[in-house]
Amino acid sequence: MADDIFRLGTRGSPLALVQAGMVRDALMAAHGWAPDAGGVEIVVIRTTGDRVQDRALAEIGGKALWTKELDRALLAGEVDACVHSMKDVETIRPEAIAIAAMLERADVRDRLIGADSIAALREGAVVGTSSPRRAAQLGRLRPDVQTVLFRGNVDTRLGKLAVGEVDATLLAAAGLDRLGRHDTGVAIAFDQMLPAPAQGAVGIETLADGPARELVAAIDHVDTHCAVMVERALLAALAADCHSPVAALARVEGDGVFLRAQLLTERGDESVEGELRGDDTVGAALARDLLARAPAAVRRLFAG
Ligand SMILES: NCc1[nH]cc(CCC(=O)O)c1CC(=O)O
Repeated sequence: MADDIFRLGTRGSPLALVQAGMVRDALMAAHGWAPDAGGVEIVVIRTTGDRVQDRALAEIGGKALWTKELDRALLAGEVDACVHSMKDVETIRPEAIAIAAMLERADVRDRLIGADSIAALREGAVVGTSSPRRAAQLGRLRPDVQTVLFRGNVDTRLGKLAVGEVDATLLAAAGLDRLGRHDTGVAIAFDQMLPAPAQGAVGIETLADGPARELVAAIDHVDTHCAVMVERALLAALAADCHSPVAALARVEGDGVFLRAQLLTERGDESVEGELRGDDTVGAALARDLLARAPAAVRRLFAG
């Protein structure tokens, strides 16, 4: 660390800044760093994902667009750690980079904004989302509903909804809550809409070798870390990418983990779901089971 200042890299969106602030506060508390003695400096790094707003992420290069510039700064020693929404972090990471810690997971559910429930959406409603998972799950529950591409940060999306570009949208409760929008939208039960793998979890990456890793590990929430790694193992075993409509939620229970997952076709007309209880190998095991039972149209999307 240069000059006893711990430099924390982050994207510059309002949500990213709130999350980076949470990590800064946790680090300061864990290590007793005083606010006036160097402490933690937040370094904002603009990513390609922030710059390109008019196309679906899957179309222009996937989740790496959220991390590439942050990875570069970390590898170059310009920052000591980077903060990410784990949902946006690719399954396969550079070998020199380690997920050193995760904060305690927030509400994992999605919230619907613009209607009181999925059933209450008007016939033929237009719902804005750029998540293949949400579009597929919505199509499965409501084949009459149309989804349209919807990007931009949370405020941008809520603005588009407010001017009537769409009838409704779906956003992660975790992001809304962290932005102080506790009353925005209605939560969808997770047995109706299983969340994205890693939804609601904030992760902190450091170099795999170096002093920052251990400093950051001090704020790790072990159960969150374990659950999210199991969900990521499922993604890896599925060879899923950000085009793949996949939902998963793991929970640590006693000394084991309980994992639920769902794979769908793009419009959700076919799907397969399952659950498995066990140790940290359940991600790969459930992936194998789902692929074996999946209708051909689903399996095709997960061929890697
Ligand atoms: N893909 C964008 C993204 N990445 C993380 C969150 C919300 C916070 C989280 O899930 O941890 C969001 C917005 C959303 O899906 O509503």
